[in-house]
Amino acid sequence: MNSQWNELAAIKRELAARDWFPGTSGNLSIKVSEDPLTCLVTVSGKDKYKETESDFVLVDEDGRPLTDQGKPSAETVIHLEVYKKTDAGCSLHVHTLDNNVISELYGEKGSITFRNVELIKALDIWEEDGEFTIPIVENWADLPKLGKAISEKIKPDTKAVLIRNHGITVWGRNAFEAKRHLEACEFLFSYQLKLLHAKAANLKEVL
Ligand SMILES: CSC[C@@H](O)[C@@H](O)C(=O)COP(=O)(O)O
Ligand SMILES: [Zn+2]
Repeated sequence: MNSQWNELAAIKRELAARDWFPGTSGNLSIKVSEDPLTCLVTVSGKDKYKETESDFVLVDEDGRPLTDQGKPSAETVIHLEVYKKTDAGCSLHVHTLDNNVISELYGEKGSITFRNVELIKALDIWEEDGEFTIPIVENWADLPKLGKAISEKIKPDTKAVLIRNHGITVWGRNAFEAKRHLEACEFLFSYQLKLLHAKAANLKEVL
């Protein structure tokens, strides 16, 4: 469990450096065993910019703590749904301004699709006309219901789900891949927002 702890701590440090944990938001997990399913998950309500010896707690497949660092993330159920539904080894959840605004702009549509942007390759989409879709679910306060809503949106090629006006949950087979997917998603959100602004301002006309 030591190596998974260190891997998750390193990711947490890097996401903190990007300022992706405002107001104690966000939670991270890494799978420790497959059968029975256990994972390390961030302790609930902590300031994720700080590093302590009780940052992560080991939980079982029902989210029950197996170690005594504290209360597991309120959103542990989402991480567990991801592990149960995919081959993920690491799952990351962050709230950023860009992912919140995108989730609201495209919330009614129920998804956002990116094509013709180089960075979708970071999500393993290499075809000439490839596209990358992120489903968007409502932000149900009932967390098991939210977990189920997310699980239902996960298809074999899904790598992330947006929660409306809340944040993103993104995963990968390992920590390196999960972080690459998260960085790519956030790049795409920022790109899309800038593009929409530029179009709204008719910026092409002033060239
Ligand atoms: C403080 S706002 C964020 C929370 O409501 C929640 O969405 C979140 O991401 C963090 O919850 P946590 O229980 O600390 O894992
Ligand atoms: Zn959250």
